[in-house]
Amino acid sequence: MKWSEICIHTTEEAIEPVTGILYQAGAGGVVIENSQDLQKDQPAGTETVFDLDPNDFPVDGVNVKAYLPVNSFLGETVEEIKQALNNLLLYNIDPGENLLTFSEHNEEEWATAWKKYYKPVHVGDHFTITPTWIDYHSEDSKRHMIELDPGMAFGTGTHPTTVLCIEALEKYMTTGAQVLDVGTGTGVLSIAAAKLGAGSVLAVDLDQVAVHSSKLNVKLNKVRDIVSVRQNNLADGIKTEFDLIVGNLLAELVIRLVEEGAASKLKADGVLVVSGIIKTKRDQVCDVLLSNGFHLIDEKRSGDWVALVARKVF
Ligand SMILES: C[S@@+](CC[C@H](N)C(=O)[O-])C[C@H]1O[C@@H](n2cnc3c(N)ncnc32)[C@H](O)[C@@H]1O
Repeated sequence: MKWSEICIHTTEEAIEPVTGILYQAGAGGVVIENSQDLQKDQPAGTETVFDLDPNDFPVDGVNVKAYLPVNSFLGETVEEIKQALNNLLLYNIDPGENLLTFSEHNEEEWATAWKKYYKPVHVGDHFTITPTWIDYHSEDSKRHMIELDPGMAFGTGTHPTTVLCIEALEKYMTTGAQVLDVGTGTGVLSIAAAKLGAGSVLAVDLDQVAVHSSKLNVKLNKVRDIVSVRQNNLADGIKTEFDLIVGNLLAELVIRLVEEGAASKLKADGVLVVSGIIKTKRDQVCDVLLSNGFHLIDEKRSGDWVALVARKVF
């Protein structure tokens, strides 16, 4: 397996949570380069500190370096790390500048290295997802083809959290439905909803890179008449009532979405599909759903990930 190096420049205070985030993202090892190590008195019986080369250390703060497996999830893993780093502020941890860089020597190669691990895949009962750079023709005419160029946005369609959402869309979305896709990434779920017969889909994402990527993919998959894309923070300011809302977000963001009134953005009997919930946070998300106008109708799992399907109580 190949590994790539990612470097996060942060503060002493944030070393532990940042290290935890990187291990949770699948890091095979973490290296900490702390500028203060260069100034510390040499501990008795050791010589290593003064042997350290100052050029290997940041001028200030801490570099946390990790090695991640190069696979088709690499772009998505980086997105997850970025989100988790941003969330540190919510816990009053000062992450410093939180600058994320890739190995200096192979940044270009790194950014696209995962591409060769990303192949056409069957997802759910109705889809084949294929990267744009592979000329793939499915033998199975019953499957819709989704062509994607994820770039650095999240959503190759093969990540377990995405697959759980696609399966839920297949089961719970009705023909002609009005759908809201919160945190659209590459637009994969919006495109899937359109191909399953949605009447209209609004795809939103906070990240401009994702908005750009999803617009391209929506066009590429010829669903521009059904899917519209825009930059938005969760469902803030959206007044329409939908038949179905799907959000493949982290648990913390799912909780915010629900507490900030997801139920009021659904029609009577409307369905909410939320994914990206790590299993240890499943109960917390369920409690928030139940106390904010939903009852649980289904639950799907893949590895450590959970997706919940809830219906609006009316
Ligand atoms: C886990 S990815 C899901 C991508 C895609 N929907 C999928 O299922 O593969 C989560 C997405 O949520 C977006 N996001 C994070 N915070 C957000 C917010 N506050 N409002 C809207 N989108 C957000 C991220 O930029 C990212 O594209």
